Amino acid sequence: MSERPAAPDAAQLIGAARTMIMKVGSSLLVDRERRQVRAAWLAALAEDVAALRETGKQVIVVSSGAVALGWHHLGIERPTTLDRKQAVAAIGQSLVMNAWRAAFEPHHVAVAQLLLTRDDTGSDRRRENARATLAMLLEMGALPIINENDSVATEELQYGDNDQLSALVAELAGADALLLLSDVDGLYDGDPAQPDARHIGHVPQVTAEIEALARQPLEGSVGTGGMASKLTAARLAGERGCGTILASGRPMHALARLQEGKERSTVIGVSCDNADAKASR
Ligand SMILES: Nc1ncnc2c1ncn2[C@@H]1O[C@H](COP(=O)(O)OP(=O)(O)O)[C@@H](O)[C@H]1O
Ligand SMILES: N[C@@H](CCC(=O)OP(=O)(O)O)C(=O)O
Repeated sequence: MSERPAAPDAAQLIGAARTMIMKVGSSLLVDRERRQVRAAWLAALAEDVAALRETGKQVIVVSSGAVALGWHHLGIERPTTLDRKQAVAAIGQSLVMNAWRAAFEPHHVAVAQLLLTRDDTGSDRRRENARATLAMLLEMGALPIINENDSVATEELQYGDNDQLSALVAELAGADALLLLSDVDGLYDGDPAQPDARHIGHVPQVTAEIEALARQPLEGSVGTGGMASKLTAARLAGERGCGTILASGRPMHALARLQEGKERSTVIGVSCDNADAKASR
């Protein structure tokens, strides 16, 4: 009887990738109680990213947090209308970049801010410009930190959330791995807060059945889009040959722990054969 190939895991996918997009959600970057950046946690993540870059891999970060940091900074109620979100994002975005800059300073890595709207990936000319700038930044050894340009993105120009923006950036950069770090360690077949929900380690392809597992975001969560948008992003990335990892960024050194196989995650859009072939390249 032939042995069934092992399901691909996060360590394998990261190990085989040449270019990885790492998305950090608001719920990770921002401490809701203290209403500020989780600086010690971010410093540990930056150490992991710096170490990964040292192995010759290219890393691009997509970071949320502008809206959450903006409203926390002002000490106001969470904005619900687009115009209020746009205004607080303008305040929060400088705090987002400041946090990343401080985290990478000890590693002598220059961070570069790129703010994109749907227009930038919708038009050929602007997409080529964004692609060329990203390539140049990577060549210069800088670390691109991308967010949606919330302050100018009206409904028609919005990606909606950074999960889908990450998938578009993966396409722009020709990335082979998309790591979506969130507050949950992957996809569950039910409400992850319930003890009977089962963790799903490998999803070869995002089908309608898989999409139906995504539940509505919880009331009061700082994130946008919830699991549904992560699955859409994984599907988009998969269509372009880029595998996705859904993982929790909660632990200190979350990235290093994933690379060491110490954390569970959900790997999407990579078949067993595909993972074997990539790993042996
Ligand atoms: N089937 C599911 N499996 C895992 N998490 C789910 C599922 N359905 C909904 N979720 C929710 O998705 C949330 C993550 O999305 P979100 O809050 O937008 O995070 P982020 O800010 O990191 O983008 C989790 O906290 C979890 O409650
Ligand atoms: N561009 C927005 C992020 C929107 C978003 O996707 O948030 P999240 O679900 O926390 O990744 C911001 O910076 O606040």
